[in-house]
Amino acid sequence: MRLRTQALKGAAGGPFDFALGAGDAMAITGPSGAGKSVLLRMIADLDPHEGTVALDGVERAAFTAPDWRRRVAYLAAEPGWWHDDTAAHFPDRARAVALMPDLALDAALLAQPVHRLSTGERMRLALIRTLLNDPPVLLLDEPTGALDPQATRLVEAILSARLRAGAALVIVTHDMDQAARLGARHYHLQAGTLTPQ
Ligand SMILES: Nc1ncnc2c1ncn2[C@@H]1O[C@H](COP(=O)(O)OP(=O)(O)OP(=O)(O)O)[C@@H](O)[C@H]1O
Repeated sequence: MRLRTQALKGAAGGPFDFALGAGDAMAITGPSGAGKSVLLRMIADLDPHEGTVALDGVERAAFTAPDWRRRVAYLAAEPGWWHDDTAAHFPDRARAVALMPDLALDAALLAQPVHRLSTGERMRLALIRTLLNDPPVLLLDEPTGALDPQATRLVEAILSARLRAGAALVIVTHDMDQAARLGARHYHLQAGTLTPQ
């Protein structure tokens, strides 16, 4: 599995040219408003852009949009919920429940309405939603931003396991040490340019 961007340009700046293989992780830091979220959304084809993104040499245009986003899965910093019924977001309830203990979540949370969940609970449940399709590429926007250090370590353990299983990861973070803990290449995005750190 190989994700490759070529001359990718848009509101986040660019051109961005990088490649990630199975097990590779890239961590992106940068000031607020630098375009980190937009860059992930360009890769997921959720924001307008020029240039190409390809998976195993097959360009995005050869996939349907839902197929691309199943493979190249984007988790927003503030994920959307389309029902107040939490469980309704998890058609495969058994698999969701199986992942919950690894994130210190009680299965009973699925019976709570979304508006009663804490920000950190919502974030971890949204991460589970993203992981359920086993996407080969994970684009995660500050997935631990709302979490305490213990929950952060649990998320990092899950992401490390996914990397060992062959996924590729692009993670936006404000935690400089997170890149090292994930064994990720660290890049800083500023003024439309990604600079290796
Ligand atoms: N589709 C778009 N076209 C043009 N500009 C956009 C678009 N989407 C977002 N922006 C602008 O691009 C800038 C970068 O936004 P972005 O959300 O990517 O920042 P960020 O680096 O993720 O910041 P933060 O760390 O605060 O989340 C913002 O000024 C935003 O208003």
